[in-house]
Amino acid sequence: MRIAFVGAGNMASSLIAGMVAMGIDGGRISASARRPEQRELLKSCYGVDVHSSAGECAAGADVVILSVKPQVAQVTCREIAPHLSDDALILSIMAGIPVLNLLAWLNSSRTSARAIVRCMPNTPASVGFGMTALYASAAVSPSQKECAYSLMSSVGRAIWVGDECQFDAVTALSGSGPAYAYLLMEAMVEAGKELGLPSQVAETLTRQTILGAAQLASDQGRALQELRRQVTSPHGTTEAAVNLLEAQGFKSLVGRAVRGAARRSAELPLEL
Ligand SMILES: NC(=O)C1=CN([C@@H]2O[C@H](COP(=O)(O)OP(=O)(O)OC[C@H]3O[C@@H](n4cnc5c(N)ncnc54)[C@H](O)[C@@H]3O)[C@@H](O)[C@H]2O)C=CC1
Ligand SMILES: O=C(O)[C@@H]1CCC=N1
Repeated sequence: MRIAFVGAGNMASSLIAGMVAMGIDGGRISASARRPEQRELLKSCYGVDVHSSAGECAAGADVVILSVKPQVAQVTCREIAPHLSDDALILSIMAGIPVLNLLAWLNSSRTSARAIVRCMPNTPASVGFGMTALYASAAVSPSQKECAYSLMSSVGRAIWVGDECQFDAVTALSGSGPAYAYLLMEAMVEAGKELGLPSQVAETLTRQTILGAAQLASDQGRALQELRRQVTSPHGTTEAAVNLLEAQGFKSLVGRAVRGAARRSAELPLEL
């Protein structure tokens, strides 16, 4: 199976890193990127076959992963359409771009509808801890669904969503989500330093604490509130911090932020 990444920037590189680490041969992967340094990096790190042309990259591939920015989705789809194999499986990781647009830009017709799976991965895929949501369009066969699922499961967890409308919410939660965690960590490091800790110490304490908390939370049998309760001694230190966060509207602020990301995802196709 040949896999082509059309637009190999941050997210595609994370997927390539995760796939190669999981044993997928870099020689079976092709990738297109505009910047020569990025192509050189992908070639030297992962043994990937690199291209400057999106069309050349996609030509003859069994699985084509559309990973350019949404703003250049249309021009890129039109560029690769003549080069695609008839039975190529298209995976789009682009935020906000609906299947209907992709079908039109890829010259898909009622008689030869393209098999398209929308995927929303995230960057922890590079270390095998990704979270990908998938949605299959009508023309995707059961074996193609299996192929998309196993490819994305190779770099973390994957789940199907039954309704494409849910993709804006998925993008806001798990696609963008790693950045929210890093922002929290940045704030914790800053606070640790202000309390007098050396920078290195504040970083180590923060990174390992979030890693440990996430590891505990990965067991869905344990309610998040219960995990929080176990840390929070009555009248203790955690309670002092959590009470302040709640009084200042922490949850509602996060809610507004996540809804803002979902709104932005819904806006993206309107700007094309
Ligand atoms: N960064 C992330 O955490 C995630 C990103 N995504 C989606 O992945 C896509 C890519 O995002 P990033 O990797 O962050 O962006 P990026 O800017 O790092 O990568 C985009 C790549 O596309 C290439 N490119 C640009 N114009 C092109 C064109 N006309 N033809 C061919 N290649 C072209 C660039 O050279 C670059 O290698 C976006 O659609 C985004 O919504 C989805 C999930 C998470
Ligand atoms: O920020 C973005 O638009 C992309 C989609 C999800 C994560 N990064």
